Parts: sequence; structure tokens; C-alpha cells
Amino acid sequence: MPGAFDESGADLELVGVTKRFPGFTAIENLNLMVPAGSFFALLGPSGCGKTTTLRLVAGLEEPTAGRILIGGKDVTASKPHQRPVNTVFQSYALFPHMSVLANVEFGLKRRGMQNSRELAHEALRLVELDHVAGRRPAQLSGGQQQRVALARAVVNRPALLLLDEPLGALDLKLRRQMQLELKSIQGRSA
Ligand SMILES: Nc1ncnc2c1ncn2[C@@H]1O[C@H](COP(=O)(O)OP(=O)(O)OP(=O)(O)O)[C@@H](O)[C@H]1O
Repeated sequence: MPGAFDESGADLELVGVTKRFPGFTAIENLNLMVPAGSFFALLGPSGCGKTTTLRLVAGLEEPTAGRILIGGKDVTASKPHQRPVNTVFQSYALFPHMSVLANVEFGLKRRGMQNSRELAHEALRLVELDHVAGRRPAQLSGGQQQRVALARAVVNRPALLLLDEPLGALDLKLRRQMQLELKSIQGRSA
């Protein structure tokens, strides 16, 4: 599936990353190496800095100290859109006035991709939702909306896909199903 970034994965490396907020140190000297093609989970108690770490990798926060490398390239000073990264947060924000297809196609169109429609359909097939491409998000279940958010993230073929508890709102059965789907998407798009 060719896409905007067209990369098949990249190593992620955090070197001595520290993040201080006024009066509070959220992350202190974090060193981390995640090899390309792997699934890596951050586990820890509430407030230990998981979301902050993802936001640093996505470029939504700037580290106070340290470096972030993706595919060996130092991206510490790069803007979010310059990084081969897509993020799905728990509170996925779909555009309510757009169809499911338009939601998935949106980012590709903005980048002027010629075959954006075809790629969006392909991403929807991947999450088994192409049959509801013409519906509005409000006409889908919560789990289906979450899968649309996932399709919107994978359609760019990011080298790195960051998931911040995107399954937390789903019931156990759907969560298990989505975990399997994620594994299978990783396998199929590698
Ligand atoms: N913009 C901010 N300003 C000040 N403190 C912040 C800011 N963002 C996060 N923090 C603090 O940094 C710490 C880490 O927050 P973070 O959201 O990364 O935790 P988390 O591990 O993802 O927690 P949870 O599992 O509850 O989502 C928390 O103590 C939080 O209050």
C-alpha cells in the first residue's frame, strides 16, 4: 500500500530525554531503544509520564534535554508534520460533518496525494469498515469510530504508529478484537 511516507518502519531512540513542566519533572533522563517492526508498550501507574513520552515522540512537546531519533535521524527539533509518525489518542477526534471516507482521506488530500480516494478505501478495508464509508461518524458505534481513527492513522503509512490507550473506551471483547486487528494490520502493512 503506497502512501505519503512510504516507509516500512523505523527504529525509535530516546537518548537522555528529560521533560520538566514549571515546578514538576515529568520525565528524567529516559533512554529507550525500540527496534523497527516491533510492538512496544509503555506500562506504569497513572501520571508516570506515558502520554508525555508519546507527545515528545510525536513532536507535540519539546524535551527540556535529550534527543529523539527516528530511523537514525535526529528529529528533536522537527515539527510534528515533519516526523514520520501518526498518533491515535483515546479521545479520537473525527470530523462529525464529514463521511467516514472523507475523514480517512482528509490528510492525504491536504498533501495533494493523487490516489487519496483509493488509499482511503484500502485503509477502510483493512479495518473492515469500507461498507460504511458513506456514513457520518455519529452513525457508527464507538468501536467502529475508533477503527476509523486507526484507518486515518495507518493510511499515511507512518514509520511509527503511536497509540495512547486507544482501546481504553472499548469493552473487553472489542478490545481483544482490536488488539488482534492491530497485530494483523502491522503484519499486512509491513
Ligand atoms: N502541560 C503540563 N503541565 C504540567 N504538568 C503536566 C503537563 N502535562 C503533564 N503533566 C504532568 O506530568 C505527569 C505525567 O503525565 P502523563 O499524562 O504523561 O502521565 P501518564 O503516565 O500518561 O498518566 P495516565 O496513565 O493517567 O494517562 C503528570 O504528573 C502530569 O500531571
